Amino acid sequence: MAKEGEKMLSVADLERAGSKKLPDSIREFYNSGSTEQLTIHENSRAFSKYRVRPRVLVDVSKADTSTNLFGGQRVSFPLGVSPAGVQAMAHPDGETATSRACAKRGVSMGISSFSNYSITEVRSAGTNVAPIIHVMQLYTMKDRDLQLRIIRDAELAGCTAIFLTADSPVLGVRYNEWRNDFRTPAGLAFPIIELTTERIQNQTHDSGFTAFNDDAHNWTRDIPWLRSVTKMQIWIKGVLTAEDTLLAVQYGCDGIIVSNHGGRQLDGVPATIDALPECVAAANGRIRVHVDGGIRTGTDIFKALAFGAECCWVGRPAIWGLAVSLSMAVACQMGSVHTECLGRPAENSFAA
Ligand SMILES: Cc1cc2nc3c(=O)[nH]c(=O)nc-3n(C[C@H](O)[C@H](O)[C@H](O)COP(=O)(O)O)c2cc1C
Ligand SMILES: O=C(O)C(=O)c1ccccc1
Repeated sequence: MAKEGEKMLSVADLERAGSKKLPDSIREFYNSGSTEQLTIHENSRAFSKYRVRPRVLVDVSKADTSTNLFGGQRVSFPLGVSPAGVQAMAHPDGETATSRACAKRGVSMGISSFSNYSITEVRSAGTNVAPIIHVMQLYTMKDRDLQLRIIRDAELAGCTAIFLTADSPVLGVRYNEWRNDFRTPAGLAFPIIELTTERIQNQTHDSGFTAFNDDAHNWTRDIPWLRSVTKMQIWIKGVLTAEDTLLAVQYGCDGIIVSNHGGRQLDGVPATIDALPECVAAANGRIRVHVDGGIRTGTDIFKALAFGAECCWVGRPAIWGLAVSLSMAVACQMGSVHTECLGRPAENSFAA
């Protein structure tokens, strides 16, 4: 285990160091799963059931981890940073720092609809460093005009694909948010959905989400509509079964992300590494299959690729990276006066 000031060698070190910097309610918001925490724990634990069957005396001197994603764009590694909202609670630079780090490391990034920076700000923070793939995460929103504005902004900014989050008709029940009466801190904006904390001040995370997301969403209504309004690729995020993989094929989607939202939505659903094989089999090469949830080591990635995923994504590790980059002075102010933070530009420690 890394002690204070020691080199950080693993994502587990990053988790400990990053978590320590954050006020309790913010740390719990980021780190927690829903209700009994079954799925969040299962996501990580499930990887340890599988063993790698090694072959030896193989020439690895020219091993190359780079690959093409989304039909031809090069990345240095089959890894991306999943869309995760409200990253400015972990560091004032939030999603722009994550974008810089992803570009620096040549991996892709998902932009959450609940980003604290606009699509253009996030994207240009990355492209100023190096070419980078951004995908835009969308919910099935009640306000279709706003949803369309987000789609147009994503197209203009140069996003490659939409990740339509399909596992969140309602927000998962996270006890920590109720116990802590979690609200986003004053001063934080949500420019993509055209809101500020001040305008949603009377809303808990849960009620804010309910007002925003359409729980009447369904394949027939939403996928053809999306297809009719954009040429960006359409990926369904949150698939865990062969049945839904077949529907994604049927509705002409470009890919799926096998995901349980990092164990934050319906608790008790399978670990993603366990759900992956049936989804890969159902896709049968017709659509692409990515996966996220509990991926913390290189061998986790190896196992996911061995089970047929094309690429892995990670959510919380990037947030811990942001938090680690936070100077202690800024960390002490967090939770109350984010706007006055004197953060140095973040080098997201996850990727930098
Ligand atoms: C703090 C936090 C916020 C998240 N926000 C979103 C979001 O806005 N949209 C979304 O589709 N998924 C969201 N996710 C889920 C991630 O995209 C991803 O599926 C999950 O974090 C992967 O699991 P991991 O954190 O174990 O790597 C969020 C996850 C976390 C931890
Ligand atoms: O917390 C989440 O998992 C999530 O998806 C979300 C939803 C709304 C705002 C921020 C994050």
